[in-house]
Amino acid sequence: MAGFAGRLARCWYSGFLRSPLQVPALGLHVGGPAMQTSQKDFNNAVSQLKLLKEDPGNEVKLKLYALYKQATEGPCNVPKPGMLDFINKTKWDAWNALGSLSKEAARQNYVDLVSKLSASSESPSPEAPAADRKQPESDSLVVTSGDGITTIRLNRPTKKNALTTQVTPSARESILLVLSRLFHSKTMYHDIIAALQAASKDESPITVLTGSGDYFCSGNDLTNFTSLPAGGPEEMARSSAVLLRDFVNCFIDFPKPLVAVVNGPAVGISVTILGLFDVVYATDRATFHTPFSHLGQSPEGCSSYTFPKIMGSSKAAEMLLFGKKLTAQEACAQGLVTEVFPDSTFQKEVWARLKAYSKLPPNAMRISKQIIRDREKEKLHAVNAEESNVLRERWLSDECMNAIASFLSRKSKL
Ligand SMILES: CCCC/C=C/CC(=O)SCCNC(=O)CCNC(=O)[C@H](O)C(C)(C)COP(=O)(O)OP(=O)(O)OC[C@H]1O[C@@H](n2cnc3c(N)ncnc32)[C@H](O)[C@@H]1OP(=O)(O)O
Repeated sequence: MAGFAGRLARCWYSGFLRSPLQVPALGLHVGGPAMQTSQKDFNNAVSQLKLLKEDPGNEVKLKLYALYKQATEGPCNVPKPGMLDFINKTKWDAWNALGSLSKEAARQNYVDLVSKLSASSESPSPEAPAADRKQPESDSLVVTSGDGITTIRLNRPTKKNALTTQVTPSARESILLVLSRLFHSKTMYHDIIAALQAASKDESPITVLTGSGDYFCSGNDLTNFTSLPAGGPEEMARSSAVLLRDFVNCFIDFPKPLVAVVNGPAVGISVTILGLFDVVYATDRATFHTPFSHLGQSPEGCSSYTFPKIMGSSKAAEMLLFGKKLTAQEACAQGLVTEVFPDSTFQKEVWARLKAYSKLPPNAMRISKQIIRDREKEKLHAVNAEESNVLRERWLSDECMNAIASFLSRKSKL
């Protein structure tokens, strides 16, 4: 008993000792507190900038651009653009003007400038976890960490959080946002992949996917199919299939508890991936449907395998073949949803519960997830690859092209 108590005490103390200087093998940072704070402040400032309500004006934007480049890349190290390349030359001049200013000083100046500008930044909703860390992402995806939860929030409410494969300008787009996107990935799919990869290594025990506004997500943005790459429809289908496979793989491989907070209706791929989540909480306003046949498409997100397993083959067929829309209660009865909450108390109840769960020992939760999920992974990867290949063909079919053309010409709502 004494030996056990001693071991317990040693673990307890080593846990404490680890926190000030964290261990690189665990994907965490090393270095003194001043260094950590400065980088963290810089990352926060980069995120905070996107929440500014007022356009700070071109002069300030240029200064921010120059400081960002200096802080991340050091002194200007690229050739001067030609006289006619006016915008890039102006940016180059601003960066070059910082001379040999150190990265640390540039970071500090950047943080100071953003904190002066951010008086009017948005405040988070009271129920959501306190955001003590916000990661760089596009305007359409907001990633925050706090209270032991990393929250990945789809943030295109005017388009029902449809998932883009293109950079789509938003209403409050500014040069500043365009510039900030130059440093980050291009599309919502890529941003979600990056956010999941970062979350898999961060300190939060729990990761959540949710949406802004009245929808959870309306699935793939059907306008993705309208801007063809140089290789034509074949190249569009090929690259979309690769993106789809990579996207779904991230959910299959995600190592920590992954929770969907379904704040409203869900369509298409936002429904199918739910079979790869550990827990799905839904408002009673949510609905779930996969109109693949209507779109001349076929199942993805491993749903051809997970749905029959979760709800039985005949219920799965009704959803996946006929596009039957389930209410939240029905989805819960079928096992796709864990629990349904009244819309009026949904946010409050769900976040309170998740905050409590996030205090459970993180390693125990990871290991339990591993035991539950690992034996299925190989199968899921094979299913994902097959579904992506089949869809590649489907996207080139007349059935699919006609259905998308019909949506885009507003003839049908799905
Ligand atoms: C590369 C990986 C590919 C993975 C493939 C995945 C397959 C799928 O996800 S299939 C599912 C695709 N999604 C749909 O078919 C949904 C299409 N949208 C609708 O049927 C309706 O918009 C709605 C039922 C979701 C909402 O209808 P409601 O009347 O309430 O609102 P709207 O006025 O229609 O929508 C507002 C606004 O948002 C635009 N929008 C909504 N969903 C999408 C979407 N999926 N793609 C593109 N745009 C969408 C809609 O057009 C409206 O835009 P405007 O205000 O500009 O008209």
